[in-house]
Amino acid sequence: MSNDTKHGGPNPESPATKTGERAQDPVISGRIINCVPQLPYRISRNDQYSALNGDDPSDEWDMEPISGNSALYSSLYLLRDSPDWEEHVVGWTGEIDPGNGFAYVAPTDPSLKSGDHSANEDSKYNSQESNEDPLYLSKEQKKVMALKLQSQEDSQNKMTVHPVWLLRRDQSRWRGYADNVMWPALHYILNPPSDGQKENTWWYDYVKFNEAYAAKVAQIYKPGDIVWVHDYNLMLLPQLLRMRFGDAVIAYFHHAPWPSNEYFRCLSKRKQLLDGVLGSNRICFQNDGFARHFVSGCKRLLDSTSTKNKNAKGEWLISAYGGDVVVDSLPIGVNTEQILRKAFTSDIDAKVKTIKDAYQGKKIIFGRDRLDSVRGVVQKLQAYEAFLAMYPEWRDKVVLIQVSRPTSTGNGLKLEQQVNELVNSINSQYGSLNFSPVQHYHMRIPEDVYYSLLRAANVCLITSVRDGMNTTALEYVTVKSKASKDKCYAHPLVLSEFSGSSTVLKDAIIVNPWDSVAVSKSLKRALSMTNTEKDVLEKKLWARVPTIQDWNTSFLERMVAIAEKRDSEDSKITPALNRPLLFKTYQAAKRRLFLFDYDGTLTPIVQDPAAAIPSAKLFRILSKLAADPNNQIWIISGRDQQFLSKWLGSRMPQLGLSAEHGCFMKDVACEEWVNLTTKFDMSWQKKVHDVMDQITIQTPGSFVEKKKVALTWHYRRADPEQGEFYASKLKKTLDGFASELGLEVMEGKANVEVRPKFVNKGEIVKRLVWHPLGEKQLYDDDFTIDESVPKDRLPEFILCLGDDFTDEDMFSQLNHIEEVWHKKFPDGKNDCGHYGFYPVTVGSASKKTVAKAHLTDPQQVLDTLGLLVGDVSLFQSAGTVELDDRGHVRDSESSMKSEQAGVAYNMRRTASLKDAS
Ligand SMILES: O=P(O)(O)OC[C@H]1O[C@H](O[C@H]2O[C@H](CO)[C@@H](O)[C@H](O)[C@H]2O)[C@H](O)[C@@H](O)[C@@H]1O
Ligand SMILES: [Mg+2]
Repeated sequence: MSNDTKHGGPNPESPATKTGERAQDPVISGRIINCVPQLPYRISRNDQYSALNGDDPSDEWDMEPISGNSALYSSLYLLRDSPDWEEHVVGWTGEIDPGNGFAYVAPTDPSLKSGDHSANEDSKYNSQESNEDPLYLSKEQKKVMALKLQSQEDSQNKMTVHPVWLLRRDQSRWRGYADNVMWPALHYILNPPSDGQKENTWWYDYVKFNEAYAAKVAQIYKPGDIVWVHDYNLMLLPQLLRMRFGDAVIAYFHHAPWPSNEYFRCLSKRKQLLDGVLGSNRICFQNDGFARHFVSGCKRLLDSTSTKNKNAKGEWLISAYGGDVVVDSLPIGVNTEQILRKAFTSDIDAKVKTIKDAYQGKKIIFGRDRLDSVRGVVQKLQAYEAFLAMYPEWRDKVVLIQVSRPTSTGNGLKLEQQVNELVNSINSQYGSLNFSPVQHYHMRIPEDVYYSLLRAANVCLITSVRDGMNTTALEYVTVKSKASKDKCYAHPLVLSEFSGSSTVLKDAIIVNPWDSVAVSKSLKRALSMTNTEKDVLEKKLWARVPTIQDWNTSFLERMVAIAEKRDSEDSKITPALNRPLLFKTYQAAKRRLFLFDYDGTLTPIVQDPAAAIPSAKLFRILSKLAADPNNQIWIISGRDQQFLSKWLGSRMPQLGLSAEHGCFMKDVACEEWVNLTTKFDMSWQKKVHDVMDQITIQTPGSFVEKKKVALTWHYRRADPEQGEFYASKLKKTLDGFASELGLEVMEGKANVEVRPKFVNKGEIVKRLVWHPLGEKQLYDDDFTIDESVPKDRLPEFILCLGDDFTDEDMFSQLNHIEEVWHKKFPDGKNDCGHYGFYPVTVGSASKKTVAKAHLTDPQQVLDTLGLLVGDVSLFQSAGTVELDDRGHVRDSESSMKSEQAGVAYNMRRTASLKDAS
């Protein structure tokens, strides 16, 4: 790992610096790390290969370019050839087809028949299930494959390819969550209800998939690199990287549509996904509408705030989790130069002629779509059927050539059947023995055939009901922009209003694919246009086709500007808590101190303060934590003693408690409460209460919570605007006399609180940290901090969690103590190079905090604590596991077993090859 600054956790080098503060690193290094969901090749083992015959090892693997995502891949190639950038591409290999050659090794050692790597299972390579078995590749084989991938992409080594290996059984598992859960939701499809078990398994794999990328990027990352993450398979990656590299410049581009929040919020992992992607500095969509949906989702699901950027049109700033994230849109383009070069060759001229000759006297309507439920192939056929019914004069004068590519998403078989039925119905109604008005090809077609069809077409018909950016539309307009002898110039495009490309190609003949009559009328219009009309239309459309060159340039220019602005403003980023590091420090430490706020940290905020009681899950986790004699747990809350005793102390006497923001303390395993404010004159209470009463009368729904010392005015149940208005009025009034009475007025979550200034949560933290862990607290009147406590009596691990303004006192106190320790105990750091301090804020957004890391909400708090006590799976959330090349947790039992099996497998294979020769 080149530069793991351990953001999201303690910073060993400079305790006083706020996490996110940059060292003297370059703002931009000139390197781009492009993370793509898959490298653009289908890799399969060549069955003819034989090492013993002296074949070149690289001949063992065939690599065939895959179709789809052409715009993304051409963006990568352009960057590769750019003199301004050094490009690194990180991508999964896709499912590697092991070929039959992996099957012929007979089991020689019966003891190897265990788990997912038995010799028996090896024999399955001959069977249809071959793709489901693990692929045991030796280090050498991986090296050869990596080199071949590299040379495939770039013989001059201008771009470096970093394959992500995930070779475990059933390699398609890595797409499970993205394909089966996310893809439908992003395309407005609701999955039927289920018990969630399958989804959970897919989710774990999704987390691991993202972790594998994070580990790969971490191996190559240098400060100043721009990390560019592509699409929804990798939504957790930005946050995983942010945990490791607080200062990294991370961009996420979402290639698919982003739905209305009404759909997105149906995902059970909606918060995790948003949290993951919000690790980016910039989140970019294909169009403004998608970006707007995203912003609205963040507001509703994460309570984030957003502002329109006045200087940049169509740009939002979302304040989420401590950093401002730019949200905007930039429609992807195509490589127009290359398309024109490839589509106008003598070979393609000949192919165009063949097609035109085959359909002489007929106009060609062309369509190419993936065969999934959102590309609208069914709608297209229905509209075409309506067209032939409505306009009999066109029946023998038109043909629809529809190419439907097979895909892994959507409901394949059923759709295929529906499409076939429609094709048959149209052809039997309107065709004859020697002519079928629909020519349907359910296949991938080679590039030259595709360009020939684009050129030969008289109309291109796109009826998708949802897509991000339809590059066929862009490619068609591009091809039609060039005049040639075969009259292929300027033929119209009929385009669905639901396609992302309709926001770019606004002058196309826009249709609603759900209205087949209207589509059929538009088809007629398109087919009947004069040359002049077509010319006018093409010119308008051609001017709007975004090029991939421009897309790359604009995207990166904006990223550089974002990076420079961040640098000049010295903006602070609060990264997500680095949970693997937390876990590691926790396990290594013997004296551990937990300092927990209560409301909004251990329990979610609710309308009624009395209803915010601890959950069974919280008790279970706290009990497990407390059962470890090395752990001491304190709840440091604004709540009063009565509440804390009733709900926590009486059930778990082993907890230390502090009430009313530091006014009271009750030591661990002790019943007696100590009042730290006895010497303070309490006559202020009446004055403050009177003022609060006045405001309560004016604010229906509000009320005063009177504790022993502190007073809290709550307005959560009032009208929000009215509540905020009177809260600020109240604060102003109270501030008028607070300091002369030695009081502090604090604005909390829908409340205004008052307490003596000399007590606060930070003072409690000071007492607890500067104290031999495990010894009783002293409560003498003139308490002073004893800084002579030897280091080996002080805590080695401190996790401090809080959600509110008042918790900042705890965080600053910890930051201060860490600074003192740096001077006092320079040799007292742990193996990770720090003192084990974790000041962590809980929640959102615009909040300015001195905490070093954040967790999103109480649920994530419990998941994190659950992780420490072994209650929560490592795979539940991102940021917890490191994987080996097969996708097993690194150094785990299954990883080691799998490695052994791999070695044994390769030995058997070599032996068998020798025997065979
Ligand atoms: O320091 P804490 O443990 O976080 O306590 C802060 C205050 O929390 C309570 O009020 C807040 O939580 C309520 C329940 O979710 C919510 O209804 C209210 O709007 C919040 O302000 C509590 O009532 C206060 O006494 C605490 O000071
Ligand atoms: Mg709180």
